[in-house]
Amino acid sequence: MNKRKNRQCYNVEGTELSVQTVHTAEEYQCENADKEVFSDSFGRVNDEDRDGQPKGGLGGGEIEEAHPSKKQKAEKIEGPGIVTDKLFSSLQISKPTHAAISEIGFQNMTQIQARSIPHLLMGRNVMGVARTGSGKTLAFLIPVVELLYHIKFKPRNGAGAIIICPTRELAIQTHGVAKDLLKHHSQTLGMVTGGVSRRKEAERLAKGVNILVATPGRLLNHLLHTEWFNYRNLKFLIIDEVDRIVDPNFENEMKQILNLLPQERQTALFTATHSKEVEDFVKLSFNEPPVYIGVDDGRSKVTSEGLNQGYYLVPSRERFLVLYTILKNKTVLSKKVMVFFSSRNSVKYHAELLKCMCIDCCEIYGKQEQKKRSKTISDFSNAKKGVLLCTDVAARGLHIPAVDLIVQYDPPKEPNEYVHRVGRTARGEGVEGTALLFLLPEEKNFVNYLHEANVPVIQYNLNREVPKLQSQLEKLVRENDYLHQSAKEAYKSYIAAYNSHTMSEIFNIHHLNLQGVAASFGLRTPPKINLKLKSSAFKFKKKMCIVNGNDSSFPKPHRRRLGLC
Ligand SMILES: Nc1ncnc2c1ncn2[C@@H]1O[C@H](COP(=O)(O)OP(=O)(O)OP(=O)(O)O)[C@@H](O)[C@H]1O
Repeated sequence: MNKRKNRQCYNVEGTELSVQTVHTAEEYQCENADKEVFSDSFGRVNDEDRDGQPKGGLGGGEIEEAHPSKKQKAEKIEGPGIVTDKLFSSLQISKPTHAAISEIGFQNMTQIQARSIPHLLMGRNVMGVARTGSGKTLAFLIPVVELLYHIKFKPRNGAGAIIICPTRELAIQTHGVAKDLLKHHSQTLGMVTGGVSRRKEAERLAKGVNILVATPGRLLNHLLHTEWFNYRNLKFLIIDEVDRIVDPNFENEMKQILNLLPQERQTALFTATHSKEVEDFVKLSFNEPPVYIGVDDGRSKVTSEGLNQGYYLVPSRERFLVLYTILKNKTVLSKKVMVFFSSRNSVKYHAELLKCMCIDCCEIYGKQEQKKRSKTISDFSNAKKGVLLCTDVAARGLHIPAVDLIVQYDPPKEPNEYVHRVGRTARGEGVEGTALLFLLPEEKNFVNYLHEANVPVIQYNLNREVPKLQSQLEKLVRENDYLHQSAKEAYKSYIAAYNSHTMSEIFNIHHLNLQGVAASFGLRTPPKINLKLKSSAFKFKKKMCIVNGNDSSFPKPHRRRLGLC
């Protein structure tokens, strides 16, 4: 894009950004800026697939290795796609299940389905790893439904299968797929998640739920306290998104759950991303090593084929204005976009702010009322376009149809989290999507970690000037008490999240320009914040206090930049 166009686009200084006086959307919009093709409108520097390595390497064999250390060479299926030439009709499964699959509309199995269902039907324990959006849900649900059908499970037998999901939204979605699959079966289905009446769930469990979809905390609660919950006959345990379930937040609950459930059962674990923690969990969960199915092992990238991924290097003070520019892009206005933030306060604030700036959006975060959360996901799923601001509560497993663009405005906790976030787009065979990652220039090293994790992300250049709207942004925030308070809370949460980032060697709070960060929240001065700094600077400060007996020896620039003293 030429310079002249840029100047035309953003010559909007003096425009008031406020609820009442905000101008029409088009007044902030570049007249000519948005004529590029969608996939090229993010300033891709290099369009070529950077991995350049041979594609494929996706096994399609019937027989899998019993353990990663004993991998056998699996039969190859041509191409890097996820759908195989194997038909569901070739599976030895019951008529009611066949009928349900036909009604859902699927004929060919995906890789993970073709490779794991036969083992699961034979009663084997399975550890399945396959990229996001590759059909893992049916891969475990079909064997679950079949098993309970064949052993003629009745409501009075209680829970025959439990499926553990890390988030309520994922549980709701899995429950929905199970419902479709059970359409011609008599087995009962139920769900227990946080955020809804525990008593109603308990009544339902007492009546007999054969297939139970659950989040860990609420499941444990029922296992411990719901008298008539019969889980003694459990035959099958599935843990979906196991790499999230091994998170320390779930550790205690999961240990108790695994201790309470009958040990004589079939177990299957599924995930899109592998980690050392998952391997340790596998060792703990199985006496015998499970059949390991790594659909993408040997593949040169872990993300979907149809995904275009780029990162922008944006200084703190320009971050919001760049986001605003992207969301106001004419092409993007007609797309379905998810924007990830590191905290719920940031989601809430940016939702308010964007609405004030005439960008319609919805929001989802962990502590939101469950009804609102579910409605937001359902509305956004049914929408043709729109913007959803979210925390990582929406990063995993959610299948929201036809999401075009993922923006990671705040950095993910680690490369695996990146993979899950971008996995909300380009789901399924031949589906395309775009993912944009915002990084501060000093965070650029994170890209090396992504490359190491086989994520082919390339640098995009901002192909336009950042609009000169900072003073209007600050005025808008200053003059609206609610927004101002919300901006301060969001700022503090951003700093707190940054300070506790797991990759603190890259996301180092002492490298942050707090003035710039504050500016990105529309604040002229950084609010004071009281953090327990875990970094070397804090240790240094402490040491100096001991040596000198007071705080004053702590280098002044640090004191000022951190706004601590
Ligand atoms: N055999 C199939 N043929 C065509 N589409 C399928 C098939 N199996 C599943 N799908 C569809 O693919 C999409 C993704 O499936 P699913 O949500 O199970 O993916 P996933 O592997 O669990 O993803 P994630 O890792 O993000 O949780 C869904 O819309 C699902 O209906």
